[in-house]
Amino acid sequence: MTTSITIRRPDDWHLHLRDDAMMRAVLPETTRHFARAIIMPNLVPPVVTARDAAAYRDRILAALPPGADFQPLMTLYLTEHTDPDDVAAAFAEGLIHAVKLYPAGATTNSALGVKTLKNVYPVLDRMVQVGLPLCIHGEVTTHDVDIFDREQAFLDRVLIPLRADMPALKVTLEHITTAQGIDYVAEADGDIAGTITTHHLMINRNHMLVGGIRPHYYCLPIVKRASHQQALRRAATSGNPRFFLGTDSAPHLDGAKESACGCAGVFSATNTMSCLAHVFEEENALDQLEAFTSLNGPARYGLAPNEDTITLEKRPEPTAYPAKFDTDDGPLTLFDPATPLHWHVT
Ligand SMILES: NC(=O)N[C@@H](CC(=O)O)C(=O)O
Ligand SMILES: [Zn+2]
Ligand SMILES: [Zn+2]
Repeated sequence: MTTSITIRRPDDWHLHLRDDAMMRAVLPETTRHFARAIIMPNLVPPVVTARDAAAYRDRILAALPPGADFQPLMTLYLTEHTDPDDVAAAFAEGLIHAVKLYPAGATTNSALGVKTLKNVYPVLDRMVQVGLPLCIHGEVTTHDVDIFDREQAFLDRVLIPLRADMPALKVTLEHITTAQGIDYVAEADGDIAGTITTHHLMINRNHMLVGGIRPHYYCLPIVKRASHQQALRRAATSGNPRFFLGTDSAPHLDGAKESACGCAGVFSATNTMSCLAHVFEEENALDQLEAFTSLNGPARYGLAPNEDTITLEKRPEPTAYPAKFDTDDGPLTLFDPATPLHWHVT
């Protein structure tokens, strides 16, 4: 039985660091294990221009724990006023690694996102020319579509037509939650990849809703039924280079989560690697963990994998991650994997 594995140091291809007190609290939780992360731009106000991204990157670098070896990979929040020249220049100088499409109203801080996709075609055309990837929160927002069907509807109504118009656009479908999303990314022609979160591999909607409603499992896209969770697990552990880790670690203060109208987002940076080793062992696929966390993502973004390594060890005693963290603004709850974890990062 394997009791220890060493893999190249992982990267996180979808991460929310927020700003100020929250950023100071969560940044060490990521830099402890991860070398790089694609930084989500959905601040208030969002990171829209190259100038915004440079300033945010500098705030992140200034908040790094002493001695941390971590590179934030910045993104821009696409709006209907985004300037194609600004985007292209930011990419050319190495400042940004992706542009993020939030359909307006789809998720946390997406109000300034895109309402009419055709209005951003000039930006997307330029992204095709320079080879800049588009990361997508793939859900429709129309009220006629049930929240559990919004990802699938997005494929049919938005993503497939968009990619027919722009077959050369590099697309990352973020935080895939359905079998339909997995099948699409696995089978579609052209330059497409998908990220999968830690929590969507570990929980399904029963965990969120049976025996009481658990607001800390509420995120978007919402967790689906167990058959979708199984499809995500098969994809993540398959070794298919189109799938890789984007934790979508998305911290919100407890007060905002444990509320009559709670925020969407799961904070999982701290225990993600223990969770993933647990999942991959359950799927008899520990040999595919490195591809998912450390190889497929860099290959997709045209970067070299990290040279250094981390080691995970399976021990009889479970891990003892803190249930909560203190920020200067209040407590923050860590993702509860709903099962003891025995894989320790050494
Ligand atoms: N995933 C979430 O539920 N929330 C994210 C936004 C997002 O990634 O959609 C957040 O910023 O809190
Ligand atoms: Zn999202
Ligand atoms: Zn996210």
